[in-house]
Amino acid sequence: MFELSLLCPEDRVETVSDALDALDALSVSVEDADAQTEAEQALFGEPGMPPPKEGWQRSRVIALFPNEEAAREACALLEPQDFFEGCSVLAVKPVPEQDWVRLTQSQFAPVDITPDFWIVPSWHELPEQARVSIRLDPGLAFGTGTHPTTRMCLRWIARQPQGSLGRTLDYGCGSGILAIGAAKFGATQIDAVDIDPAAVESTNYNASANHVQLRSGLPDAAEGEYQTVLANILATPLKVLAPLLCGRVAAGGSLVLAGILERQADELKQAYAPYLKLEVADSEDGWILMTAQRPA
Ligand SMILES: C[S@@+](CC[C@H](N)C(=O)[O-])C[C@H]1O[C@@H](n2cnc3c(N)ncnc32)[C@H](O)[C@@H]1O
Repeated sequence: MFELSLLCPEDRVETVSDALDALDALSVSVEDADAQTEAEQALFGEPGMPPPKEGWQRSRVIALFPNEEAAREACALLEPQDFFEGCSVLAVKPVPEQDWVRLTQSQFAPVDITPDFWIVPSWHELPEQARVSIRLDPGLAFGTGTHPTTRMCLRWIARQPQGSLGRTLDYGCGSGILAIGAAKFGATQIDAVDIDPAAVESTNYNASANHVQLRSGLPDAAEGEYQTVLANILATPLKVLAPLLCGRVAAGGSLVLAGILERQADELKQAYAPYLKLEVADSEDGWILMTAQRPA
C-alpha cells in the first residue's frame, strides 16, 4: 500500500477528505499536524457537551491507496483544484508491511477488576489467578473493562453477597459487559438494553461468547421491577432518566449509577432525591459510582 499525506488548513480538511474518498482512497485519516509540539490543540469538551472547536488549525490528512500509481494519480488530480489552495503535499510513500492483526491485538491486554476477576481478550490465555472471567474483544460498542466507570460497576457487582443480585437490568449496556459480569456473579433473568442497535447486537454476540443467557433490546424491552439496576451512561441523561430508572428498582433492590464526575455528585443526588437517596460508593480517576437502595 502507498500513503499520500497532505497538510491542510482547518477549512479545507472536509473538502479534501471527501475528494480523496471520491478518488477511491482505501481510507482517509486526519491528525493534528502540530501533535506532540507546543502548538498541539486539545479537541474535547466536557462529557456530553460538544467540543469547543470542530478541527485543528493545521491537519495532516493521510490517504491510503493500493499502489503507488493510484496515490500519485490522486495527488496529480488534487493539486490543481481551487479547493487545494493553502494545502500542500507532504509525502507519497510506501506503507511498511506489518502484521496488523498482531499489532492491534498487542494493544489489548487482560484487565483485572479484582485480584481474581478479569476481562480477557479472546486471543489471550486466562491469567492463572482468574477465578471469574469475561472473554471480550474490542468492538463497536463501549465497554472493554478499561474505563473507570465500567470498572467501578464491575467491582460493585463482584463485591455483592452471593445470590443477592437477583433479577438484573443493565440500562445502556454497550458491549453488554455489566450484564455478563452480573451473570458471572449469580444474577438471574438479566435484561440488557441500549438506544443503539449496534450495542444490542454487540451484547448478544458477547453474551453468547461467554455462554450467558440474557434478554436484550432497545430500552422498551425493560419490563417490571429488578433487584439490581445498573446504568453507566453520563450525568445529563442519568438525571433525565431518574424517574424511569428508580421505577424499575424492586423493594429492597439496588440502583447503581456510573458515568458521573466527582463534581456532579450533588446534582445527581438532587435529581434522584424525590425517588431514592443516592450515595457515593466508589471513585476512580475523577469518576464516581453512586448507589441507592429501595427500602424493603
Ligand atoms: C458509557 S457506555 C456504557 C457501556 C457499558 N454498560 C459499560 O459499563 O461499559 C453508555 C451506553 O449507554 C447508551 N445510552 C446512552 N443514552 C441512553 C439512553 N437514554 N437510554 C439507553 N441507553 C443509552 C449508549 O448507547 C452506550 O452504549
